[in-house]
Amino acid sequence: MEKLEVKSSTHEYKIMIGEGVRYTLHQYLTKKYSSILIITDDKVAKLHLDAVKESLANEKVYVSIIPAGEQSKNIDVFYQLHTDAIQYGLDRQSLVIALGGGVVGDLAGFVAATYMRGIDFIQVPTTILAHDSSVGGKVAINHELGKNMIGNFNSPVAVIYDVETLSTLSDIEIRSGYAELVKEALISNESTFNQLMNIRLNEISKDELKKHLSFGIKVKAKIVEEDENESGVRKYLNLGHTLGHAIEAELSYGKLTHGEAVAIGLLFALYVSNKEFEVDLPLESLLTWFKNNDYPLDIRECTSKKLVERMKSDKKATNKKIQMVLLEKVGKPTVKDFDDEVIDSYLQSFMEKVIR
Ligand SMILES: NC(=O)c1ccc[n+]([C@@H]2O[C@H](COP(=O)([O-])OP(=O)(O)OC[C@H]3O[C@@H](n4cnc5c(N)ncnc54)[C@H](O)[C@@H]3O)[C@@H](O)[C@H]2O)c1
Ligand SMILES: O=C(O)C(=O)C[C@@H](O)[C@H](O)[C@H](O)COP(=O)(O)O
Ligand SMILES: [Zn+2]
Repeated sequence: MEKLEVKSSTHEYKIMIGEGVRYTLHQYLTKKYSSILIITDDKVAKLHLDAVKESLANEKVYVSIIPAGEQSKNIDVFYQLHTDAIQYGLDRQSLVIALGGGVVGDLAGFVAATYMRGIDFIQVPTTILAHDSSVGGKVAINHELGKNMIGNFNSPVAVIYDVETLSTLSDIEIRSGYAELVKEALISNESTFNQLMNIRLNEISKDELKKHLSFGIKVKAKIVEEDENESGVRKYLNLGHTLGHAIEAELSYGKLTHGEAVAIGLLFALYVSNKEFEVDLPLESLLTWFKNNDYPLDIRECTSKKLVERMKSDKKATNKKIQMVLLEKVGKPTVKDFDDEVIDSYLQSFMEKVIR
């Protein structure tokens, strides 16, 4: 079992990473709660809800199950979860447990942040991608016009990561999660990036996976401790997301997974970095790695004009200037503002020449 600690502006919380920790969840309740609401999705409920409920056998537990997938991260599901919480009689001494991937984590975390102006919540991530979403306290729902547009910073009181749950993930979800791990390597560590470029996702061992998750969580934890509210270095965690989020919204959420959209965004960030800084980042190696691991790279149904419009309302933008995270070299991220026309021209040539 690996134990890490993260300091947020309001409290310090533990991240427990290990096999079978979902069976001992009760040990990590930091106080006696009046009741507990487990929020999960219908896929995860079938696989992992019983174990979590068993471990909370001595608590007053309620469950709300949402439909699996990105489209649930919306205002209607958010409102329904508040209705559930009121009807179950949750009070200010209640706890929310987010059992699932990043969708459940972001949504349940935002419900916890807003219910009666805020109650405690615990993240119990069940996807590879959620090594990223469960740490750092960004909680949100999507708006039709933009990804994660309605949200807050609200750190969990604990993160209980049972890596055993990851054995039921589909290939799509494995590749989605690895896109964020590649991102973390690109912004921090060239040798980890090179190691990742030498693996095949359908051949990863459990030990390799644990090593990668631990790496990703440490990168994330260090950054969010330094800049929780994203006024500086936290922006680096958004590498690949300016375009990635635009693609997700343009495709009405769920056609590509978050990680798949970020993967395309990472390629674009490397492409623009090469042009802007006249450097030779490993764009070709990354493209080959994505192709070898079956990442979908076809976004022909999106036009560069519409994507640029979406990028202008990204959260990093000020006065509609598009801000992108770029790399001067692997491990050296930076941010740069652009006029629309420049990004439009880069995006057109990227779509024609790189991912065609
Ligand atoms: N808050 C943050 O810092 C942050 C960081 C990264 C991503 N995100 C958000 O996270 C979301 C993506 O998260 P995700 O990829 O985990 O998506 P997800 O929660 O939709 O999970 C992906 C799919 O895997 C299924 N699943 C979950 N656990 C499973 C398991 N153990 N076995 C089998 N199937 C399982 C789910 O039911 C779903 O169908 C996006 O909304 C993204 O914006 C947030
Ligand atoms: O934690 C962060 O900060 C990140 O940027 C991590 C991203 O992987 C994540 O997708 C995040 O939700 C994006 O944040 P947003 O502020 O651009 O919505
Ligand atoms: Zn992300």
